[in-house]
Amino acid sequence: MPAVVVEDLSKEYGRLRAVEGLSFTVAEGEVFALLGPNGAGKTTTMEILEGFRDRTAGRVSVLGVDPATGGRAYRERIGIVLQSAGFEEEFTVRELTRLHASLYPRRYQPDEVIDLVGLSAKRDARVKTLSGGQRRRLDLALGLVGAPELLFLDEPTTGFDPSARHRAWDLIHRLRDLGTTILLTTHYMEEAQQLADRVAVLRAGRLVAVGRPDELGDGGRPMSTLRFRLPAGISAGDLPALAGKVATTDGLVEATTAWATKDVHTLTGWALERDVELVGLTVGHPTLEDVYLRLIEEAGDGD
Ligand SMILES: Nc1ncnc2c1ncn2[C@@H]1O[C@H](COP(=O)(O)OP(=O)(O)OP(=O)(O)O)[C@@H](O)[C@H]1O
Repeated sequence: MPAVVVEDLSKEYGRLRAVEGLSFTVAEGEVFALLGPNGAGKTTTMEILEGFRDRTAGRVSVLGVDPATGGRAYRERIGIVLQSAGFEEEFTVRELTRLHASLYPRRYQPDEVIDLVGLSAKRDARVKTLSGGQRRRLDLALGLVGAPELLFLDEPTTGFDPSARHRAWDLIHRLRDLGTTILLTTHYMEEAQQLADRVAVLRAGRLVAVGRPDELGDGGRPMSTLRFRLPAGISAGDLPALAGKVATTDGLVEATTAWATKDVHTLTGWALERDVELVGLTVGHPTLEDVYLRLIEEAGDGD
């Protein structure tokens, strides 16, 4: 049974359609990332799955439960790391982590969790004295101390310095190894590439694409990136029309395309005809960020 099933989910805030006809599933033990620009509907979707927001239409099942009616028994099985949780400022890190642990029937050792998130040195510090990044790590500790079967991570490393981010990634890998299903949102494509087994790209409340980070493409077609130097005496406007999107920066032409074979054929045919050399021509694998930007841009073409 999948850990999460979302079918034709919609959410309206008054006249605003924040989520529209969204469907996806997440397998047990999978790390699944929701990606999308600001306002795409990621947090709304996460909150509906967490059971903190009602939905307008659609079917949702998480760990075999409808979060809207799962109540406390459901909440004890999930962990939530919010973008900015309100803390009890006077508590110490250890006190607050212990308090949270006591709310859950299954739990990890609070001190071990504090070590895991890299807050050992701040164990006895009051929450109000923590830096922004340290607070985010405490968010993480509180979200996972209840040994959740499914962990929701909303932008888990925003505000982390690079080494803290890498440590958080290690931690998330470890949680996955323990069998925890993880749903995360992030604006860092490298993070999604590092962590997620699969990603879903949302735009304006709709699903644009879903798949493994290295296979994500246009309508299921994987993407490639073509690169070459603009030949001398040729301007970007002289190049033939390609199926992919072309950008020229400082004389370097880059095309992200789901039709690499066709576009290479068009380009080389054009170059041979004009007897120009496409210096440095490569066909490579685009980064998730390249693909993401392309998908978002294309999805916005109808605006
Ligand atoms: N409580 C609310 N009342 C009215 N509109 C809301 C509410 N919460 C969110 N929205 C709107 O719904 C849309 C989706 O918001 P949501 O927070 O789900 O986006 P997001 O993808 O998480 O964005 P971000 O990347 O900025 O966190 C936005 O247009 C937002 O303004």
